[in-house]
Amino acid sequence: MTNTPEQILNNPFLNKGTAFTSAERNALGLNGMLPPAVQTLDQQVKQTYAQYQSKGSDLEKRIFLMTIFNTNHVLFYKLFSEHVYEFMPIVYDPTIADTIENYSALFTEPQNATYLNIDDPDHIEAALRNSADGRDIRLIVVTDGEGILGIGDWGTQGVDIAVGKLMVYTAAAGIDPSQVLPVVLDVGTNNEALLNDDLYLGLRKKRVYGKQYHAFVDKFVATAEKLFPKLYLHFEDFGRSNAADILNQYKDQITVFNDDIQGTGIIVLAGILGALNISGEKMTDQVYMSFGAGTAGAGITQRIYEEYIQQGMDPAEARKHFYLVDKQGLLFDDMPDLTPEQKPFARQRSEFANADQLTNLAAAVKAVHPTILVGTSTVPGTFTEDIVKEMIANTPRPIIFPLSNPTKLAEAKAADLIQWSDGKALVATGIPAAPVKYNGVTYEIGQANNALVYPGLGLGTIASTARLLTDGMISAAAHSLGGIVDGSQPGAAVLPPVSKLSAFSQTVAVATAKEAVAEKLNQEDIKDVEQAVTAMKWTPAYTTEKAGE
Ligand SMILES: NC(=O)c1ccc[n+]([C@@H]2O[C@H](COP(=O)([O-])OP(=O)(O)OC[C@H]3O[C@@H](n4cnc5c(N)ncnc54)[C@H](O)[C@@H]3O)[C@@H](O)[C@H]2O)c1
Ligand SMILES: O=C(O)C[C@H](O)C(=O)O
Ligand SMILES: [Mn+2]
Repeated sequence: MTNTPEQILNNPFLNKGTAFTSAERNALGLNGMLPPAVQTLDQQVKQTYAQYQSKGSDLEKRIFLMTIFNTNHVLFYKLFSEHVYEFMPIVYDPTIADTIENYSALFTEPQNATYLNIDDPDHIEAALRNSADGRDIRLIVVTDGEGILGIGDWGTQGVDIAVGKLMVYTAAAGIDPSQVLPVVLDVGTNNEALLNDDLYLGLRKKRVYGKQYHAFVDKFVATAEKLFPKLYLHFEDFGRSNAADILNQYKDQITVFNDDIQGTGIIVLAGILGALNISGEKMTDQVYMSFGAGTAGAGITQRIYEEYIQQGMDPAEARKHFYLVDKQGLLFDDMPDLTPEQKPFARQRSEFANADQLTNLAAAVKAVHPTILVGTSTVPGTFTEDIVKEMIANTPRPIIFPLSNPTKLAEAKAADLIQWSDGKALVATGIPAAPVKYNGVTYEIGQANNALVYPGLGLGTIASTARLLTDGMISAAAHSLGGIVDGSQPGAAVLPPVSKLSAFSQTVAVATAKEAVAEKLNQEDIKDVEQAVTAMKWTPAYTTEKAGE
């Protein structure tokens, strides 16, 4: 079907704006619909970047970039790929949190997302078909908006996390933007502010749980799999009571990925391996404490635990190295409200003379002497100077990762951790952190955000046509990030820098795809894994074929 000139200019997949050549303008009926000058993509990028720089706040910058995205995908991704380091905190976390909280008020455009509604399950198929519009969808990021970053339940407004994560997939790993779909499952919200907000664009009802919720998720998954048989299905920011259950339900059947559980597990394992490369210590000598043992906290713990087993430790012995701290304090096996993911790591009270007093992080750190402390609690400022000093007293190079997002929720600031530990702590944060100058050394701070791995993991899984995403592939992805940073340099980061995101996404993709093929998970014949990964990659450039239809 041929598009009208109006449709071409209004379709971000087709539109080239001022870059339409005069031949194209003639052929497509665009004469007189654009200013006479014909620009190159590079000129457009330069001009757009100058406009971007004139914006005052990060939120204005993001809104501006989204208008470019809504107008012209090639231009948006070319611009993004040239400024990955600068744009990541604008397009993605932390600025994305502001657009999620203000989504309804700021709404101008649905950004190619699919909005599914629990009161209308019969239209799931039509909705997915309408938004795919005949495109070959290979990747969906879906959220139900219940556990957005650490800011909680944002109902339909959570759709922006799906949109943002997909943008990072394309910018970092070259996933073709015409093969992706952001989806929000609107099952209501318990956010009173939204329910009372006249502008709220989602379903105005309490969040649905239980049988009806699971039936809705099942129907969505079955329909998406039917319509898009080569799908990689990424779940993002589901609530603590559903996230792990959904992953466990599907992970042995179809290619599914939970970013908060698995993606975060990979990046934290990679960060710990990087830190141990710097300190020269052994993984299996570490004592691990998770502060906040929810979706991410328990997911990371499981991944690190599996690494101990992989390194040859007996499971019962390995478990003794792990301690979870949540709202109740140190988690004990007699507590009535443990989640299934917490239970295997809960301790016995008889291990401690003062077990009943271990009701907060400071007391737990004092009693346990962890060498690794990872924060996924959503409670800011909880990694205090006293706690850091306590760790330093018991281990020479403590590994301390405050990972709660966005910025306002981080358990500590990188600069404080470096200072309180006299430069000894090996630090990574969830959001980007500037290098810290202390006592003549510049400490680079790694970003332990799943965005450093999920694009490569997805690319590798899709390119290898793997029918499942296995623990082996996940482990291979985590290990592939080693060796990029020179750990012998003073102040070296524990993870590779975001500025090299595209390069190491390729590394992660190849490692993941190789493992998939080694495990015989590929559904199509793959002769050369690297070539298969490279062939899958989309680069932002104008093509003549795209212009017409
Ligand atoms: N850096 C990353 O890549 C990354 C990835 C995933 C999640 N996160 C961050 O981790 C945080 C948690 O995310 P989640 O998906 O696991 O959420 P979640 O709701 O599943 O888990 C949060 C946990 O923290 C616990 N908690 C709340 N208050 C506490 C307190 N005062 N003391 C101790 N524990 C407390 C909760 O009971 C819950 O178990 C968020 O801020 C999120 O942004 C970061
Ligand atoms: O979205 C992020 O920045 C990371 C992570 O998935 C989170 O939920 O915080
Ligand atoms: Mn998340």
